[in-house]
Amino acid sequence: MGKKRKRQRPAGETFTLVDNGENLLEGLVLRRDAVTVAEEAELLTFINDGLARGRNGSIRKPTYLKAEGARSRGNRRESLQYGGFFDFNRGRPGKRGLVPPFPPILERLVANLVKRGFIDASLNPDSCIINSYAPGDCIPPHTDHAAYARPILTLSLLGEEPILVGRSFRSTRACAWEPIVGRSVTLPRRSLLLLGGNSGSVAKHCVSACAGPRVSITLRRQPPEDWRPDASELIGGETHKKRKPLSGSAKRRKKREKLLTRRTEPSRRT
Ligand SMILES: O=C(O)CCC(=O)C(=O)O
Ligand SMILES: [Fe+2]
Repeated sequence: MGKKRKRQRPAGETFTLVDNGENLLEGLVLRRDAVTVAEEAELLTFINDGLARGRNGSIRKPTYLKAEGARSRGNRRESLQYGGFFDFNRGRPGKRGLVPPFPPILERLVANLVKRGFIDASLNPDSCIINSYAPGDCIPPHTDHAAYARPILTLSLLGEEPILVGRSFRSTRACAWEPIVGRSVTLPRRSLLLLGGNSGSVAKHCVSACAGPRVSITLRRQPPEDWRPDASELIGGETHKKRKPLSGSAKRRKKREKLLTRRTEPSRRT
């Protein structure tokens, strides 16, 4: 008597893409309405303030970063980091203590996602990258570093853009890709995407040049404090390899892409 019935949430959308006899998208789950309209507005106020302070120099590197130009390996967007530092140059978790701890608004976000049944309490994400994409900005194909617990979470705010998830992609122009083996998943505003299982560990993901502004909050649990990168990552590892010199045709393509980018990229300096 008087037992409160827990409201059952729909399980979320799942995906299948069989590749080499296995479901490459196993563990990929899209949950709509993970935060309310009011919570989205509150998060965006916090993020816009952080970005403005990053641009005027009162929040510094590496908490605020702006990726653009030739050295950013096709990345283009602004980001803010809290909790754990992700070293973009090396593509792996970086030194602890370099970025501020989670502010209360991010603590509340995680608590709400647990309370609403979107994530397990045991996941306990303690690091966050906020990516702010202006129209034309992108994140190239990658698999998040294996040292982060799965699932990786990404909450979409402000705009609706597709994420591509798959094994291989082809570059169609600067900052844009299409799946060869993979698929496009539209991420509605306020939705949470869980990249678990094969989708988070075998597949790669990317967001091509955005049609409009979009903000994402990526939440991950850091490796334990005594974690150290593999020897293979320190010398000659995948993420740290010296880049091969470009061939003549690759050089010409890069030059064309650069010209195209210059012509199409809106000026974002304020
Ligand atoms: O913007 C997104 O939803 C993806 C971000 C992402 O893949 C990352 O930060 O590793
Ligand atoms: Fe990612």
